[in-house]
Amino acid sequence: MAADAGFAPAKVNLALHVTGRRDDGYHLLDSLVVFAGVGDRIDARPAGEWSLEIIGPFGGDLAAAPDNLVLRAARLTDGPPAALTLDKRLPVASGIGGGSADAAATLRALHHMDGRPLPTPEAVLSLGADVPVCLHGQPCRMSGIGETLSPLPALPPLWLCLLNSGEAVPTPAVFRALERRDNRPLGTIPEGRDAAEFAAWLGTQRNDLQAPATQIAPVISEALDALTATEGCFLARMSGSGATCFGLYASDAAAEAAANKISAAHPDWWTAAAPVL
Ligand SMILES: C[C@](O)(CO)[C@H](O)COP(=O)(O)OP(=O)(O)OC[C@H]1O[C@@H](n2ccc(N)nc2=O)[C@H](O)[C@@H]1O
Ligand SMILES: Nc1ncnc2c1ncn2[C@@H]1O[C@H](COP(=O)(O)OP(=O)(O)OP(=O)(O)O)[C@@H](O)[C@H]1O
Repeated sequence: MAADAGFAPAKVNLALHVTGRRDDGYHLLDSLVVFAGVGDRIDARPAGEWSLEIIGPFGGDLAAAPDNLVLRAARLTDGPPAALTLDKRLPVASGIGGGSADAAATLRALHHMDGRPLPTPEAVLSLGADVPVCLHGQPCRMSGIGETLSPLPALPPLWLCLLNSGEAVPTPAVFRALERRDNRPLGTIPEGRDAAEFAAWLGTQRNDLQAPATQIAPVISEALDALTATEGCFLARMSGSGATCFGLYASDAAAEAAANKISAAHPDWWTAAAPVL
């Protein structure tokens, strides 16, 4: 892990059930979370003062301002300043935890740089509900508002085709548009199944944010249809609060072929084929 401390993998909610709402307005979730072998990258080097440089294909969509999650995460740590570089490869505000993944990778990169302690789970939750799971970095079941993480049975090898049309969908607007907030939790997660059987079970679960996100960004339906039409796609679903959607496959070749097919038809859409880590 140490050599790859700065890797900020995309977070994918294979299922996401909204089961309630707290008095402060945050929603209670029950989600099966995995990470993909595609992501942003944080580099940290000792320096006389804090700085942040942003590069990469989506770097232009973000400012290196003090409220960038990279700098907010860095300020939670107890240690000397560093020069930070964010290589932004994931689309911004897209339901795959880009900002949360960057925050977690910043904490890991600074810890790797000089051994400063990682902040507590309570402290990182203040950066965003997805930051604890991104710091954990392992497939897990996530509940509460994002702070309760429990281990999963081993999953079969799976590959993803990730797809984003470029429309940013703000998370608060999607939660506001939810019709029901008291949905059933996840069912029992099956053990020892192959990819097809696991995906068939996953198909009986949901992303409760998919319908409200699709109302805000109807292109999500088009993305799901495009994934469903690819060969070997077991399941097509939206991740998080959208708009990124994923297709699930049993091989690297099938996920790659899906990404190639979709990017030929929609050259302006972001696509990536990647393993579930
Ligand atoms: C939808 C998920 O992506 C699922 O993994 C996450 O719960 C969202 O995590 P995040 O982007 O880190 O969210 P935050 O930055 O903490 O919250 C953004 C906004 O989403 C809403 N929000 C978020 C998480 C949660 N459990 N309930 C909520 O109602 C709140 O309106 C909040 O103001
Ligand atoms: N380093 C960063 N990367 C991405 N977004 C950032 C970053 N810092 C601040 N932000 C802000 O955070 C907001 C959410 O971006 P992010 O990419 O984390 O959303 P998301 O993919 O929908 O996350 P989630 O799946 O956790 O809901 C954006 O509006 C963006 O302006």
